Amino acid sequence: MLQVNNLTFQYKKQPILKDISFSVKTGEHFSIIGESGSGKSTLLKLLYGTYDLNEGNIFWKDNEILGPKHNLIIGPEYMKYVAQEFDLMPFITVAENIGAYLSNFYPEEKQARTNELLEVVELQAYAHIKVKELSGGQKQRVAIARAIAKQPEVLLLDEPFSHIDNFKKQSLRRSLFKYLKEKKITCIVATHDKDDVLSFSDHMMVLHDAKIMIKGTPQQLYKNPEDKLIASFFGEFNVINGGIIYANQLKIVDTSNLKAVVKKSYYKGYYYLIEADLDGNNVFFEHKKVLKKGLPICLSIYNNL
Ligand SMILES: Nc1ncnc2c1ncn2[C@@H]1O[C@H](COP(=O)(O)OP(=O)(O)OP(=O)(O)O)[C@@H](O)[C@H]1O
Repeated sequence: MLQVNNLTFQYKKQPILKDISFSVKTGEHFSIIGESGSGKSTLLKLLYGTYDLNEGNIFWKDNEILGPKHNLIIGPEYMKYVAQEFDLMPFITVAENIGAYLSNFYPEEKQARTNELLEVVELQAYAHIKVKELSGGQKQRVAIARAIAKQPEVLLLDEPFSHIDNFKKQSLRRSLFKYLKEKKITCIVATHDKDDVLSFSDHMMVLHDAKIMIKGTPQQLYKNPEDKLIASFFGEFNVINGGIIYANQLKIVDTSNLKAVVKKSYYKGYYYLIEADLDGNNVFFEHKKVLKKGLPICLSIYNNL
């Protein structure tokens, strides 16, 4: 288990993280979300031992993770960290980068392991291409494969698919997270993307104002978003009579007290997102068809979560 106790950290005068405590069980998938600048990357770096804490401590099992004051080499050997700026060797091939930390004593095993990793990140076709010739998204996939090559106990991922296009992202995400679960690799992901969290995370937490705003399972936080910040992570929402209502919870009905006027319809593929005026405020809801600007409608709230 990873255990973080009362962690406090500041780069300069302003505390970036205050009194942070949480734990992650072995083999669990844990997500850290929060606005840009809320300290997600800083927290991952602290878990990796990149900086010394101002207060608190971090343990993996019985080992305390200590910062550079106590270690010449940053990063415990059982842990790997894939930063937003992936640090690869540009002049050697994809396969050589992935195999860089694998032993040369067993060339056949090294080759088999490299092939397995190329498959996980779907880069078989690029095995013999030099990294400097790759796109940003391809480099990100090489960095992930290299991090899991020696099978760490803990993997820290910072925005792991941020450079990867939508075509590849869905299948890569499934492939990587399935692999990590199968191998029982504890995985901590900092992300802005709800798709990294909803189907894959066992637990998640939200950072805000240097503190943990809330922790829970994705289902708990989705079904009961206690704050607009949490709801906005999951999708389009409205505040009606003080309550947070997702756009897919509002439906048109024949008659109701929520009388609105359509302002605009946004095509979203299998539905339209309709913007309407409700008592001078904009509300958004999902609807199958495009609606004409100026159309008076009645809305009702459905608890379909
Ligand atoms: N090396 C550094 N020195 C000083 N301040 C820093 C340093 N790195 C980050 N910060 C500051 O710490 C705060 C948290 O940054 P961090 O990168 O951890 O946020 P984040 O939540 O990961 O953001 P994003 O989602 O944009 O990646 C920011 O205000 C940032 O300016």
